[in-house]
Amino acid sequence: MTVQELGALLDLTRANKRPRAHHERTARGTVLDWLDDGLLRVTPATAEPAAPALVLSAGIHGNETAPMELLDRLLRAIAEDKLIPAGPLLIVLGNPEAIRHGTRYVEVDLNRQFNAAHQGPLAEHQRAKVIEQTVEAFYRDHEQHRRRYHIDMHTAIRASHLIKFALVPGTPEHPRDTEMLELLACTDIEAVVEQSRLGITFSNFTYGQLNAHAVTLELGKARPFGQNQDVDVSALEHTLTALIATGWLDTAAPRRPLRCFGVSFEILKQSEAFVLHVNDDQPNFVEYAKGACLAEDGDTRWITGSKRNWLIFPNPNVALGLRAGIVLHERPTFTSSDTSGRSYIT
Ligand SMILES: O=C(O)CCC(=O)N[C@@H](CCC(=O)O)C(=O)O
Ligand SMILES: [Zn+2]
Repeated sequence: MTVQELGALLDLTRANKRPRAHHERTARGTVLDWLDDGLLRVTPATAEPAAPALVLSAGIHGNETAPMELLDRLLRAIAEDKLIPAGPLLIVLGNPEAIRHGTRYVEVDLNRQFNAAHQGPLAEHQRAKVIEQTVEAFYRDHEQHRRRYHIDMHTAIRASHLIKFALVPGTPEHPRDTEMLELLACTDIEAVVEQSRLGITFSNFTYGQLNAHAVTLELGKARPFGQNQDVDVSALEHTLTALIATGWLDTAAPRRPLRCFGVSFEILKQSEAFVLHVNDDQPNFVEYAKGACLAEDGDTRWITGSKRNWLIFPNPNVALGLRAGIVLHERPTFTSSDTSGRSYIT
């Protein structure tokens, strides 16, 4: 019975409860270990070394509920032996206190506290440190699994012209993670933002510090628990289920082309004089021509420079020093070359 209690990690976390037993085994031998508030490790009875060590996270922002409901379904299926994992899995419900409050964060944005940005006494500073240490230990404990994956799932504040999209970490030396793009091509993600410098988000930490194939997914508009009927995560759920069960992508799943975007610049809120020239109800991925003034902050003006520009995450309410929008340019579309589901594995 208590293995089901661990499988209901989301309920436990929302109720701020500790499980009666921290270590449980299903009838088929899958081990579930409750590590801390919102953190649970799944170890298969017999691990397939070629399967990835997989970190699945949601609730880094406490009001982004559809991805948490998706993780809840996967974990309950594992606890009930309806889904038998081929490799180790770490489930991260990122910000339990914010999840309980139903807010993006409590004191500071948790997704700006990674990669040594968490120097401070606040709850989210401490939580980022716990998450970093837990993920590092998870990958280290499963070193025989050479493929490391991290999928961090979010929903956005605004609606979006391209409804589901991904932000894939990268560096100037390694600007394109084709292994991750192959995975995304198996979902109904429409667009990918290819980052080219390391930031302070969770996926940038796992990519930059722990050599994981990492991604932040935006799966639709953020809504309260139980109101996600319009957030369709079925294609992603299918891909994750196949990945968990076999360690590979579903060879039969259709591969879709991905529109790719590079980051032209980030709009930064530097002072209380900051003004964003964007309506509150404007969706993500509105296109701008060259020369549009998107924001002003004292003497600084944020003006588009490419022929075609797209704006995501416009938000004037961020803390000083943080990003208040990202301006993108389009790159060549990614088309999967993978027909077997395995050809990209080295
Ligand atoms: O809708 C918004 O403005 C923000 C949605 C969200 O939480 N997005 C992530 C993206 C992470 C990244 O930039 O890599 C975030 O802002 O943390
Ligand atoms: Zn988010």
